[in-house]
Amino acid sequence: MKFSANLGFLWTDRSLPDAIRTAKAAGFDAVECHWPYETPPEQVKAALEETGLPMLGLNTVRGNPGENGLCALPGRQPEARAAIDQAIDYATAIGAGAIHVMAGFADGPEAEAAFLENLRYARRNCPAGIDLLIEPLNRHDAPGYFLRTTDQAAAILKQLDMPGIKLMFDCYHVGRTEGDVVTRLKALAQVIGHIQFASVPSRGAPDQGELDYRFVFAKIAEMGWSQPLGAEYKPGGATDDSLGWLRSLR
Ligand SMILES: O=C(O)[C@H](O)C(=O)CO
Ligand SMILES: [Mg+2]
Repeated sequence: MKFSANLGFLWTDRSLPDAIRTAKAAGFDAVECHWPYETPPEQVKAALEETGLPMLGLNTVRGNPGENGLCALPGRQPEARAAIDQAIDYATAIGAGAIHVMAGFADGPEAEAAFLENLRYARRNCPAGIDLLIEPLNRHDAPGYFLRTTDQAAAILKQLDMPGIKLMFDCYHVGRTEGDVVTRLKALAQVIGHIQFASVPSRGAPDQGELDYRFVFAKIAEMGWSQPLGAEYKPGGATDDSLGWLRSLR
């Protein structure tokens, strides 16, 4: 298996370029991040070129304090589009593979209409080589978030029916509230753009908790999935001390 270090959670004590170099030294095959916007893109690009690691993805901004994305918020289209434009510019500048279009706290038909419209806008304006991702978040960590389940996400992707808009399947979120992680991975394989993981329920390293990631990773490999899996967990201390799972799988 190949693994991507999510630098939104791993090595957060370092600058983004240093975290990229550290991820390379630790044996990761790729990196991904959340909100890189305070780091000049040239510095990120230089670290990616130096290490040879691909940057798999980044997120649209969350919005005002307390918000968690703008793209499903009725009446906020100008800000949502600005967030999408910013993400496209940054992703293009560093050669990132995908943009996670964050929906935000909202509910109901107007929110769904706003999300669909903003996703169509994003797809129209995003270069073909950059995927757009939507990700359901579990209700314990993100109560009130618009996108809550993989079924809801799959229905939205079906309505859009646009290549290049895909599901971010985070095994942690699915494990927290939906269950049937492997069954859902298999059922949704055709629409998945990226897979992430963390222990359930604590969101720590994957060698703990109620979900057996040795089993899950083996099933993902059986699916023929060859892209790096995103280690998006909270190390609960020094990241270097949390990497026993990676060493044991190498
Ligand atoms: O929290 C997550 O799982 C995400 O992947 C994210 O991008 C930030 O919410
Ligand atoms: Mg995630």
